[in-house]
Amino acid sequence: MNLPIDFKEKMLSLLGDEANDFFDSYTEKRASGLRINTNKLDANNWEQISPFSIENIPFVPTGYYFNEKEDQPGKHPYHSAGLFYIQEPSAMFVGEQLDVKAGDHVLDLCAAPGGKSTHIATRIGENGFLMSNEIHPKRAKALSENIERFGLANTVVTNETPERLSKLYPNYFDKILVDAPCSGEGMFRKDPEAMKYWSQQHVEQCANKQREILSYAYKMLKPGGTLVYSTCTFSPEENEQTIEAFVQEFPDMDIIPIHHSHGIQPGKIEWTKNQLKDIVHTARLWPHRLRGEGHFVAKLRKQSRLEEANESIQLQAATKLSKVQERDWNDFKQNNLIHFNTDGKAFFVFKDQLFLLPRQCPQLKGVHLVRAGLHLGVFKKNRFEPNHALALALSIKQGKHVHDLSSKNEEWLRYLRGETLKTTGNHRGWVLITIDQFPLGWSKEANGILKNFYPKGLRLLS
Ligand SMILES: C[S@@+](CC[C@H](N)C(=O)[O-])C[C@H]1O[C@@H](n2cnc3c(N)ncnc32)[C@H](O)[C@@H]1O
Repeated sequence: MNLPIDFKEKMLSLLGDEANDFFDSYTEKRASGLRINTNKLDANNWEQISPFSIENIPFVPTGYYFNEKEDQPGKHPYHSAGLFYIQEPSAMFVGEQLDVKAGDHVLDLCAAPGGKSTHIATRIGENGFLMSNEIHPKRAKALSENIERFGLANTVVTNETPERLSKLYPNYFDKILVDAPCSGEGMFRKDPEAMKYWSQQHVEQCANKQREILSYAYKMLKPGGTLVYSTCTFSPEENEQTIEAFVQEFPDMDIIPIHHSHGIQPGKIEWTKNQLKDIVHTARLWPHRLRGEGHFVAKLRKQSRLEEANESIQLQAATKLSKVQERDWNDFKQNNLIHFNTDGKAFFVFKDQLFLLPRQCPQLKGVHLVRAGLHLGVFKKNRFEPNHALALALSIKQGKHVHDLSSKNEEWLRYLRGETLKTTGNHRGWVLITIDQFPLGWSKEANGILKNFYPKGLRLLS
């Protein structure tokens, strides 16, 4: 691999004796990983049913290496059913560090395509709230699709600038992740095109942008709250020095120790401008020291103050359904769902689309929304049609009428291609299609035929 010359020289001067091992890692095979969706299954279940040859990732309990030459997990129906997310192994370490717990209010500020959001959202439970934000509209759409695929009901997807959000949610979030845009030096092996954009000037531009984003994140973090900052690049300017500048600007931010094991290294004091000692608490994942492309991770806490967290942000008010809407939704629910609990959650109607907001969802007025929680479906004339997102958020036990496909039988391929299926049943109406008991989408049965409602944009072409 022809690394940019200036990059090579810079890494040589930074790494000294270690530089050759670092350069050699670019000639080795890249490690591929997947992380399971713990809302759908646990590690034991997964290890029993995994159709791929997998190996545990030592620094992520729910992460596995797979062999790209042998398996293509992205083409398996378990992927379409949201059982796992294909994610670069060292990137998985980031989600682990935010220490989210059930009920937390979390902001993922730079979230697309959703690797870390899908990780965090499965940890905060039914009562937690995740705002998954992406500044670029196209990337926000891809993010929203991954949130849907994972069946997440506690997440709102937004398309905003950090600056605008900081005005709306001061001192609000318990946890914030800034997985910052960066010069991507850890992406060279996966995407050699990324090397074309590398220059020292670009590194410095990224560092400036990161500092700006962090200052907005600071405004939104509750006193006592935790912030995790990460990049997939190696330059000290975007890592140690960005954190150094951040704690200098905001002295009430303390760097919290990250546990270094399995080849994970501390951040380097000598790479800061003023020998910041606490930088050793940050983490560096190097491609020549573990099986992953590389990351930098820092964890910080905002000191508690007498001034309490912002209590003035109200909860998002529910949209009151019209009599007809209420009737159509309730008819659908009664005829098709079992134990689908909406207690304590608010409906949100946008045009004719019905969403179920996460519990404790803050006021969303003025925010550009891409997904207002769980998309339940659409009101049509005198009936309610369920959305694909609802199917993926259910368990098989919640479907009244179910048609289970087997991953051993290629009927699933026909379903994902959008073809009709046959059934011996005599039901008329909505049927939840599952794959080995995991929901995959909707179909509508009439006269022994299952009409396909798998979304057109997701269908397999061959
Ligand atoms: C490293 S990627 C995020 C990856 C994501 N967290 C994941 O795990 O899938 C950084 C993201 O920051 C977004 N971004 C770029 N400029 C930004 C800005 N000025 N403010 C906030 N986000 C920005 C990019 O569009 C990109 O999606």
